[in-house]
Amino acid sequence: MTIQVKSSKNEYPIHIGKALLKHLDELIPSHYTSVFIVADQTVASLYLNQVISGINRKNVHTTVIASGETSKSIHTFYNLHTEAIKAGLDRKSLIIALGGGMVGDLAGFVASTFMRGIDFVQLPTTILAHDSSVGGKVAINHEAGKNLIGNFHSPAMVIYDVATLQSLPEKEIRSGFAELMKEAMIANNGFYDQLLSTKLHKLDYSFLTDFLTEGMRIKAKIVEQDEKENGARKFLNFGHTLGHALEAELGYGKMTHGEAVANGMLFAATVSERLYGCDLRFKELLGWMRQNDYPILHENMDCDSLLLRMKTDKKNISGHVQMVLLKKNWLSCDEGTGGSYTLGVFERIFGGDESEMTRGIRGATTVNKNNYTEIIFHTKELLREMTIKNNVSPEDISHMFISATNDITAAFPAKAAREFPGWGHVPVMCMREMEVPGSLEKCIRIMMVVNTEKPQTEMNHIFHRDAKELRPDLIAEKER
Ligand SMILES: O=C(O)C(=O)C[C@@H](O)[C@H](O)[C@H](O)COP(=O)(O)O
Ligand SMILES: [Zn+2]
Repeated sequence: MTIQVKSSKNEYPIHIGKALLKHLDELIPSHYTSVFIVADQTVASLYLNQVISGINRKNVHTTVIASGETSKSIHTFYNLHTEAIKAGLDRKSLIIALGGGMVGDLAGFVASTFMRGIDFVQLPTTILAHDSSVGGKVAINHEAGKNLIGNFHSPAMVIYDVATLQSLPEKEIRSGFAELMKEAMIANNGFYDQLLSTKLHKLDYSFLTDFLTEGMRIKAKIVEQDEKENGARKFLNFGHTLGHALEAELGYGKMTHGEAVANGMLFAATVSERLYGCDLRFKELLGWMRQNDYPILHENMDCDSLLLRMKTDKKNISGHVQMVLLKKNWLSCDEGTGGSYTLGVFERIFGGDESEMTRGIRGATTVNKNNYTEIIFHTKELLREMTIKNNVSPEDISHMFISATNDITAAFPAKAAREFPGWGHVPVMCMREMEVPGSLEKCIRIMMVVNTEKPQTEMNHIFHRDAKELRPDLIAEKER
């Protein structure tokens, strides 16, 4: 199976199939003056000899680097240049990246800078690398952030021998499937259903090639449309803003790239659902991750420092976090306008579900006359103070009941809530208050039920105007 990808510089094939390493000589053009293979220790011990004999050429040089994300550094990058110079590579030489995403990104970046750029071929050997080997993003990490030093440099070819995927550790399978899941969520087709029903412990390898082909097709289509990430390609960063922050925060290599991205996707999916009211099937995604043993972050995470990391992501503009959210088109969430909202969601997800509960906030006010303007004005005044004093945003409100005494008929007080921006999705219900002889007249009472981690004693109940007489105990308590 071959997929062709058009880039601004070239058109390159992605060959996917079994035992392709044996046919490298037929697949890789013979005009290169020399070949420089970069592999990490783990992959080299498994496949380097096979690749050397598959290429079957004279000027073949090899270099083996330490396994793990820490090799994606300026130090290894420089050493590889030194090795390439010593091996006598020229501008007509070829670099081969044999391995996972780390080797592909690193060797690709060396190829993009060696003598101002030479060809390179990707030989991915992990599931994750189905994603990173396509599209020409090459980079190394800076300690301040992932892939901060990099380039766009399309490969001359991708040769994906799926036989190399048979013995991957579970962590690596999870890592790769997170990126497949990302592509499936972006494509929004039946692929998402298929993946959600896939059990990684019992992975059926006969389906794997089809999954990878589908993932690479989705990716190829996007990068052809937008090679330099000015538009549609941003979709491919779904889950990566928090994902990259997690990788850096925990220390590169502690959590695989895909595992971190999976947590990032959970976060981005829930923010997308809450902001846009779309259904990305967050709960099913979370269930699938739990079932397949993805590490899911919770109370140990320091939300503030993660947010700081997110603020140094290279996609940010003027210090504002740009995070990909899914709706129908990619959208960005600007930290400047959505920061506290976003951080609230973030803490809720990773702060552990158990600590959160719903609590009620009471409020009441009165009107002088049964008149539309007065009802709306005083209800708004009350709602405003209830939300400010309790630091509540509309998305924190589970639901709200508003009662009015029998003498209020000129307007539904709930209308006041609808006039606040962002309150469109807050469920509100108006009702009649019990008629008890001698009770307060022209009174509007509110019960706002909010999701919160605060203890009951910290809820601030608000009583305005004549309604202050309803709960003098609470008012006195706050004044003490
Ligand atoms: O190819 C892309 O575009 C992607 O964003 C794919 C990502 O899965 C991949 O991890 C990529 O290397 C991240 O790029 P970055 O620009 O966010 O560093
Ligand atoms: Zn990625």
